Amino acid sequence: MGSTKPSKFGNLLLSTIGPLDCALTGTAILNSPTFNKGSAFTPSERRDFNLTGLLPANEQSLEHQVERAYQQYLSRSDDLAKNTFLTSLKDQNEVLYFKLLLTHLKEMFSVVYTPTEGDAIQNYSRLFRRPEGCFLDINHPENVEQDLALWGGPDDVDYICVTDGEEILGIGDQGVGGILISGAKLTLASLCAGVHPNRTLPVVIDCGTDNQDLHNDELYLGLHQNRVRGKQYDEFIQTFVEAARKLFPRAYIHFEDFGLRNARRLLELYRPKIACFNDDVQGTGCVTLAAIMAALHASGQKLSNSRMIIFGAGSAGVGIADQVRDAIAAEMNISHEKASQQIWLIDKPGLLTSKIDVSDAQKMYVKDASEWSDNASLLSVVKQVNPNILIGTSTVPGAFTEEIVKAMHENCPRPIIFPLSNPTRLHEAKPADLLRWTNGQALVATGSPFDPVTGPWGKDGKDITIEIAECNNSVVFPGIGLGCILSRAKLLTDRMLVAAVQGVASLSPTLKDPTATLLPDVEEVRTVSVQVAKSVIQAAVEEGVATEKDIPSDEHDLEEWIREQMWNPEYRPLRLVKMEDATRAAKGELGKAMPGL
Ligand SMILES: NC(=O)C1=CN([C@@H]2O[C@H](COP(=O)(O)OP(=O)(O)OC[C@H]3O[C@@H](n4cnc5c(N)ncnc54)[C@H](O)[C@@H]3O)[C@@H](O)[C@H]2O)C=CC1
Ligand SMILES: CC(=O)C(=O)O
Ligand SMILES: [Mg+2]
Repeated sequence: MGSTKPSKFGNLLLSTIGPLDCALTGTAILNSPTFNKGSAFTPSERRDFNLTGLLPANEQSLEHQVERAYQQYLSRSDDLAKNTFLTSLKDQNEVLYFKLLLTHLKEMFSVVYTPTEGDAIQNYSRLFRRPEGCFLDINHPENVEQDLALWGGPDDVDYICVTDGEEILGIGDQGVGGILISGAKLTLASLCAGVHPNRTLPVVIDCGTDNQDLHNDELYLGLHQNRVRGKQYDEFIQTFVEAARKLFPRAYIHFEDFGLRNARRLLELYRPKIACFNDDVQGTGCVTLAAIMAALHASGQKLSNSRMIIFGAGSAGVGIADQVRDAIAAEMNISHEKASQQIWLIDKPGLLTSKIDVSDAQKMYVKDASEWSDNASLLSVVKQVNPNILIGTSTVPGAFTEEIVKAMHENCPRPIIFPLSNPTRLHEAKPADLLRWTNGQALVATGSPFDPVTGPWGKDGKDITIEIAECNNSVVFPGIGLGCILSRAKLLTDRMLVAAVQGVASLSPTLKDPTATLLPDVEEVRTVSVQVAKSVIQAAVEEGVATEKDIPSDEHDLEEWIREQMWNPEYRPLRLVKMEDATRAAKGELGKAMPGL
């Protein structure tokens, strides 16, 4: 049953074809999500692994199992119940879980990710059944190394996703429930980019919570204390990073949903030293720039003439500003300072001017206070600046009002408007409204998925349907991670991020058809990830940060080399090994059982 496709490159470390060593038998194997095949165990496997009598007689294919699981999924009454069903399926049979998701990708993406995963996180302490990652307690730095060591040895982990739960998916401080965002991002890394699920490690750093509702909930599973900040926090993060580097020297570290005070600070501290990535800052910046490039292409506008307003100048907003600023600077061959003059940041106090106390990250975008009234509102800035790009990363629903959008449209025939805040209810505007207010002319992308919008904006007033691109960092982070893992990059450089943007932008449907959606559809995620990984690897080689020796230089070979190392949800034949001869992986002893490499 496992893939029989011959390998062009021989035994690549991460290829997952051929038999899998397993020392578990009987109910132990049925209880292992890595080895379990349920009704798909073959007659000989049933004999060899003591499964006869534990399973009904009829051997079923993976496709049959997908069909059965899908029927069960459909019977769940709402999205949160569907999410819970999928979580327990993942605990039972990982291959089936990922195969089901890949088979119904479009339908299920929003159930395992934003917005429904946000609901699951908010209900974490109520829905909890079993742990699915590594929990690190800020009060016990002395345990960090031993807690991480449960997850394997130096060659066992490729990708760590870590959060401290402070700023989750637009729903704020969720404390220890943040473990689910680490898990969800890693699910997407496997689903979209074929990162081996058993070589990933979700981590939550429980440093308390400032969410009073969680303190008041006696079922809350995390530390009932306020967030630790300052020196103790920084030292704990340092302890975590050092232990992770020591135990898993090849692992790439993805920071997710840290609070505004820490996200960029930690990124800037660790970026020059290790291969790490902040998805909210860099991932969002990359995917948004790719969508902007596509929108400019569709409307015949130029980046060099663009004027962009960002509403909500936090981790995501400033991450986008930086990525766009760098692209303007590169295109026009001007300094970052000069390019930043084309970008206006608005936050709670209004336009960020020299009168306002701003963070280091925001400093470059500050405008001269003498040229602006105090606390200039979004509407007044739109009127004064005449932007062609408006981005929302504020979590303020409805902030892009009809008046603001119409004011923008007055001076810009094809306004580019991206309400990116998640979850769906927090978007700065609904796509249908944006299109209605601009007579179908707005170029729209959103942070969470939205249905297509139909309106009388075709030739002679005919109805046309406009697809809404989902501009979410999920388009790009899996491929960036895959590229870093496969090239064993020492660092993730700016040039590698630019390459990732180009990788996504090259696949925008808008390039072929200016009326098409701005970003590739979710169904294309694997193709997108291969393209992104390829671009990232090539840039890593050029930058001299790739430590993998055997990266093919030929473009086609490189693509095949990448694909061969992507994990696919297919059952591999199992080979029984004796417990005394088995690796820790084959014994299923690690935090997650490892693949039989
Ligand atoms: N589509 C995507 O790929 C991504 C979307 N996001 C979404 O973007 C939003 C922001 O996320 P982060 O940047 O991580 O959070 P953050 O907390 O770092 O930033 C939010 C910013 O909005 C500002 N803000 C709040 N109320 C405001 C108001 N009334 N007027 C102007 N500014 C206001 C805050 O002061 C803060 O600076 C969230 O909804 C998040 O889910 C974040 C990352 C990726
Ligand atoms: C998409 C994402 O990373 C966020 O909303 O935080
Ligand atoms: Mg995030």
